[in-house]
Amino acid sequence: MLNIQTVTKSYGTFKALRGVSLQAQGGEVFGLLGPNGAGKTTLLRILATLLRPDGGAVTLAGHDIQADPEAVRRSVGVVNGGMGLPARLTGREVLRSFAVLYGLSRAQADARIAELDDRLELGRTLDTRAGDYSTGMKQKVVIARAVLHDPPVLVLDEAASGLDIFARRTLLDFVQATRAPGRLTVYSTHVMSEVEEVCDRVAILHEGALVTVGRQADILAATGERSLERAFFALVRPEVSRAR
Ligand SMILES: Nc1ncnc2c1ncn2[C@@H]1O[C@H](COP(=O)(O)OP(=O)(O)OP(=O)(O)O)[C@@H](O)[C@H]1O
Repeated sequence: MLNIQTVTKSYGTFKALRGVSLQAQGGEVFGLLGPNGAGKTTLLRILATLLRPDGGAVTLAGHDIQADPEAVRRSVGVVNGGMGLPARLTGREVLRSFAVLYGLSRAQADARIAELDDRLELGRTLDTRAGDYSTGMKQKVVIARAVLHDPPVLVLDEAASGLDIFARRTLLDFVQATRAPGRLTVYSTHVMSEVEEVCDRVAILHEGALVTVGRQADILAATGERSLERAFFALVRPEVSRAR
């Protein structure tokens, strides 16, 4: 479903990605974990065709990001921190206008909006103007907009940041419920507890390179640690970890 091969990316002389390779399958919630500046957003922007890699190759849902970026865009929904909503439109209006872009009829759009209302508890968000939204309301509509066309791959980049416990719970439950054969969610964050809760396999990225990738239980067993946070330190700073 997602195949990333030795991807490199530099900003000027700074190497943000130093040859990252990983694979993720349908049916998985795949965690991308790393501290600020690890290169997570850079990697996600590359696989969503928002940024070109300097080297390497990526296929998503069977499509090559360089050869067929349009097909990749149809196959992926992206949620990141920087996505705004038009302040004057209600959530329903935002979703209906995006449905037109995705080629859905009004009936199809309204059926899909009703389904997402149920799954994301959009409630009064649908008929409130985006300018009056709380952070949680905004994020729910942004997520609904990202999955409106029912893409097989969903990319969430720090999607829970700024959310209160209720909105975060809705998001994590949505991610859990979205797990299905033929569907992949890539969940990127620096918050280890979110990954521990929702992800099957995890890749840990540090300074542009992959430190490890595997099932959480296997990473804990290999490092002899009891949490991903401790495993992370054991992997990237073994001398600090041993001293604790
Ligand atoms: N357009 C850019 N120009 C120069 N440097 C950049 C640019 N975008 C990102 N970087 C640098 O590349 C590195 C990786 O950034 P990236 O945003 O991919 O990391 P991240 O793991 O997503 O971290 P965060 O959680 O802070 O967003 C950082 O050191 C960042 O400063």
